[in-house]
Amino acid sequence: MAGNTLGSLFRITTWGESHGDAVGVVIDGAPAGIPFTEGHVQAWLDRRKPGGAKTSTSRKEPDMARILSGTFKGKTTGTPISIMVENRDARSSSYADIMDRYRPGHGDITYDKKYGTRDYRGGGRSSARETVGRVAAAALAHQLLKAEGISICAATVELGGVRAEKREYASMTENPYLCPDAEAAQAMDARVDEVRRQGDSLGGVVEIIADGVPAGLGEPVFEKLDAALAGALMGIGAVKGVEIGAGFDAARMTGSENNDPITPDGFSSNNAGGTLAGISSGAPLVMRVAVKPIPSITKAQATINTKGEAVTIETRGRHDVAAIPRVNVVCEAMVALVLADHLLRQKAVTWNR
Ligand SMILES: Cc1cc2nc3c(=O)[nH]c(=O)nc-3n(C[C@H](O)[C@H](O)[C@H](O)COP(=O)(O)O)c2cc1C
Ligand SMILES: C=C(O[C@@H]1CC(C(=O)O)=C[C@@H](OP(=O)(O)O)[C@H]1O)C(=O)O
Repeated sequence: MAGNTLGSLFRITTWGESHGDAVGVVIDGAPAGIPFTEGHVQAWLDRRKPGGAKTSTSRKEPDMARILSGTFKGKTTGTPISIMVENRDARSSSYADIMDRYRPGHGDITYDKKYGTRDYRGGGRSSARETVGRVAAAALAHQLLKAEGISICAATVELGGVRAEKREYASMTENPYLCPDAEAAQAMDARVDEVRRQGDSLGGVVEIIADGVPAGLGEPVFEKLDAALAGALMGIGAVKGVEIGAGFDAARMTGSENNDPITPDGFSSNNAGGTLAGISSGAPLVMRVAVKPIPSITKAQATINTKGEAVTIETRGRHDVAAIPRVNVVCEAMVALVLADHLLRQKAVTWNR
């Protein structure tokens, strides 16, 4: 698969740069007859768009989705679906400082090394603006999954070193950080204020749970479900680690502690996080991602310019203080895209059952 494409049967290609005319996605391989309108897309894009949360960039993008092809009378037709979202508030002039110097922690230096050229107006395609296309495509993946009784939810379980001890999911949407622990959310808020004043940024941990996933999704060897999920989640900018189930804690357990007992009523624990041998077990899929602090900060940092000379940089432009909570819906999108693809693959395996 080429670098801008994800999936095998449910396949998406995202396109566009942060400061180009528009960003978007082409979805190929979606079955016909799935209810899918701009309203479906908009509901997901509104959760991702900048400008809402306190941690968010002040770039004001309306993020209005236009479906250009592949639907008729509110349903998919089985033909390629193209979705476009215009960039309306790029303000490229404030990015002159990164034209010839590299931001530590961002992709400026590696894009230059790989391509020998770079769209320095914002992060170009390395900007999380590109995730508009992923979230728009995932709106359709979620439609497919919903029809099969699968739902996905991403919660903030750590931000700036403040950990959520509780998992009160009903309270999650009552705070700006999508944290299932109201007390922890307050401490997160204070931490965000403090770090923003310092011209710095924060990272955290997002936990994603997919409920209702049937047993049997995933391939036996190379595209194991856990590998596909980890790859898709790691493919989000700023994600530096992925855990499935007990994850790194499993390394510290004995076999008898880690094995999930199998009973006539199902598994009595879920250290495996819903996959065994790369195939879903029917237990909820549980994943956690480590999200690094936003690289573009106004605090002065040492770097080099395009001539290789040592310089300092105080990054201007409009940036998030933390990718959380906007990254949460992107995590849900990546999981939805992988599951929709594997669901279609599994229908091929079970066609005469
Ligand atoms: C939702 C989201 C928002 C982000 N916002 C910014 C931002 O405003 N400024 C920035 O420099 N990086 C931001 N990032 C992180 C960069 O996109 C990312 O660090 C960069 O592409 C380099 O990739 P890497 O961190 O995976 O190595 C954001 C990431 C996500 C997922
Ligand atoms: C605009 C969005 O977020 C952007 C994500 C981002 C980055 O480097 O990831 C950098 C900033 O934008 P720019 O590309 O203009 O530097 C953020 O504002 C968005 O998500 O829609």
